[in-house]
Amino acid sequence: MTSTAVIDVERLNLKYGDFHAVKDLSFQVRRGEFYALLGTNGAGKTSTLETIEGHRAATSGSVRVLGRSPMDRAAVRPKMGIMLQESGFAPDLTVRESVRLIGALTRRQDRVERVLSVVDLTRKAGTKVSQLSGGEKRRLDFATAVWGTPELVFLDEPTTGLDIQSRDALWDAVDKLREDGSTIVLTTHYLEEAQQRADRIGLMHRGAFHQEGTVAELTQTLPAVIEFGVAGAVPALPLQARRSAEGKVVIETHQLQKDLFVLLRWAQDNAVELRELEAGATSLDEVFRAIDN
Ligand SMILES: Nc1ncnc2c1ncn2[C@@H]1O[C@H](COP(=O)(O)OP(=O)(O)OP(=O)(O)O)[C@@H](O)[C@H]1O
Repeated sequence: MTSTAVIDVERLNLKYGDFHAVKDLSFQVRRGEFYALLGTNGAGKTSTLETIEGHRAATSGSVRVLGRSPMDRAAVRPKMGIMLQESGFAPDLTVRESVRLIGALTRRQDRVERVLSVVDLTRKAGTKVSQLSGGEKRRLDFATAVWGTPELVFLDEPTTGLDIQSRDALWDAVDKLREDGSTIVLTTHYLEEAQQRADRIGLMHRGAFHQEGTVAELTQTLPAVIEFGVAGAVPALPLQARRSAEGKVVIETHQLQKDLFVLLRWAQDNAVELRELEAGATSLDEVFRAIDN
């Protein structure tokens, strides 16, 4: 393991009876990195993360977290903040009591009022968990990742059910965790969130990596896209194009800058207005769509 690896997975295999859910998976997450573990349904993300978090034993292979076995819970667990999809706080506890409980369980030091403020639940501090809205419950789940600024933070679908203000606030808080040195592991089906923030992405399919790398490395395997709308008839385009389902003109290219220049000159020469012009690397959505099921 390199000295900066916070998570080191070597040839991990997980089997459920005869079913081979994770196959010889190897990857590392470096200190301070934002790593997104993404994948198709049933790819093995949850199984892999549960092993790293110490909830599940590997069938074979080695997993090291912060230099130790994840089964060494007394040493490793206090350094990890895990925001599950459903934390299952007791419905009869108040928000303040729940946050205090997080503190007692993690044994990290922090202040209840600070964490309530970060997850924007100060005004709900005296409210029972059973009376929180879905988004408020999700923000309370997020408190488990914030309390005591853990060295390693796992975020499992963190923004599900959050409105745009709460999502922005959550990502601001994650940025703050990173500034304070936390390593972040995200899993989500909202690919745009990973595309905007992840340093590296592990893209799983059927128990193994389909691809692993930076967003640029993943997206550069597919052509870049130029897209625009036009009103009425247009002169013949100097580039190969197709129409999208919404009637927009779509040009796929491996030489974005050159073809964009050709297009803009053509539009200028022919007095064509390019409406809602967009040009750039393809999205992670397309990388996913290209996976052969
Ligand atoms: N306890 C279990 N017993 C048998 N098979 C299981 C068990 N848990 C998971 N699996 C299977 O292992 C595979 C991987 O499941 P896992 O939950 O790790 O996938 P995932 O990538 O998290 O999927 P999703 O995106 O759909 O949540 C799936 O085919 C699933 O049906």
